Amino acid sequence: MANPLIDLAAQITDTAKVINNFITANGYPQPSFDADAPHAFPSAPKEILDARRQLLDASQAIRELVIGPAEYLRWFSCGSHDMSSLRWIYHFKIAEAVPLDHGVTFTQIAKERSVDEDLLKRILRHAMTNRIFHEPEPGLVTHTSVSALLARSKSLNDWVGYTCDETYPASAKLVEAHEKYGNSQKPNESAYSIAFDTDEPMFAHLTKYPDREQRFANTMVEMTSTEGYGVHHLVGGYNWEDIGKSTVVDVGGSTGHACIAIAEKKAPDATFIVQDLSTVIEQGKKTLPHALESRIAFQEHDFFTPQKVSADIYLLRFILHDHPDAISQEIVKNLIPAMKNGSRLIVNDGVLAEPNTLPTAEERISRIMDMEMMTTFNARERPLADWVKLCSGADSRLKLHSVSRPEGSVLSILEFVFDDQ
Ligand SMILES: C[S@@+](CC[C@H](N)C(=O)[O-])C[C@H]1O[C@@H](n2cnc3c(N)ncnc32)[C@H](O)[C@@H]1O
Repeated sequence: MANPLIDLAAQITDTAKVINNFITANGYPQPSFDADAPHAFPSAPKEILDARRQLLDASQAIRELVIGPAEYLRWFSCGSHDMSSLRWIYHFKIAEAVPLDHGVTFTQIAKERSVDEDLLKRILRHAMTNRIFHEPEPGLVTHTSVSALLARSKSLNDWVGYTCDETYPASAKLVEAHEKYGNSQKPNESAYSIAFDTDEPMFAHLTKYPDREQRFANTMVEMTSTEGYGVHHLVGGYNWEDIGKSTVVDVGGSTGHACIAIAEKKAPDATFIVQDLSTVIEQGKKTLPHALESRIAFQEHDFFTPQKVSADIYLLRFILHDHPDAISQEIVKNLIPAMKNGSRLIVNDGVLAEPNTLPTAEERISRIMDMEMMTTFNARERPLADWVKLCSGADSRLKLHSVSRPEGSVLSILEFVFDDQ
């Protein structure tokens, strides 16, 4: 680029116009930082999503070019304070103390939440520079679109709680974990293990803390509600219409959101069994819609033990990336005794693209996820060849039949068929 600022600015104008035309033509509200603003970009066709990706990349690039590398690095390296102020706000439930439709004073918030007013003021004024709360006149605090979501959305609040209370302290121990254990393939030798001083892998450790375990389950629900991780991609991206009266076992299916979505929208004759750890299963039973009780059952099952249900389809959605290779293979191997000729294994997980082949904003999400897996479980995101090696390596009768990535989805759908002939 001969004139990078001008070229990027032109790209920004062009793509912003495309998006603006889409928003006005469809009568959607304009994006804004107001407390009642839309909480997400609307569902849109491919060309609009492409324009959005270009706009995100160009606006990030122009910002970083204008800042310059020294200032960029200097302040980027102070990012821990962003997490720290967010964690404080989450912990002391500050968002819940601010009404959604009018402002309150720092004094009122401090009194209601029993926190020190001086600390509250300083921490909120830092968070405000990240658009978390607003001070329209000195001393008065109102919500922004971002802070309002902390109060409005239980699952997004839980996501923030999980990243603040689990991921943030664990990520500060990544160096210590690698100094001590190197590239360990054991989930209990992770940065999480060091941060929480435990010999257990995270999921086992969380079973001792039902509130944190529940918060993690809600984080999964929230993740599933984001465009890229939406369960609608799994629903629309596979021929569920063709599975007839099949039995589907969702292994590690959490509170059943994937099966509920598939059962509600497709596969009217299929039955589903959601397997997970006991407390998660109990929660799933409580929240299952009545209309689906005859078609969706919940079952406690540890996926490190042999599968007991002989089914037509096994779903591993967002499971194997949580585990190092050898352990992921163990999970797949545990399905084999229950599989019959033609049984299918559907892996709904990220397939890592080659570096620099995706828009930066999109690649960044898969790289964040890879860091998250490394930090918490010593696990990883995988490219396609590694997925095939993992599943067909667990049992050579598992053959890759199809791979697809629905438009807008971060996760791919890998279909393996058990061929026992
Ligand atoms: C990352 S979440 C994925 C949940 C769900 N499949 C989805 O797509 O949202 C991993 C799930 O595996 C469950 N889990 C962890 N260890 C397990 C085990 N040993 N046996 C069965 N489920 C387990 C967790 O409780 C959690 O619900």
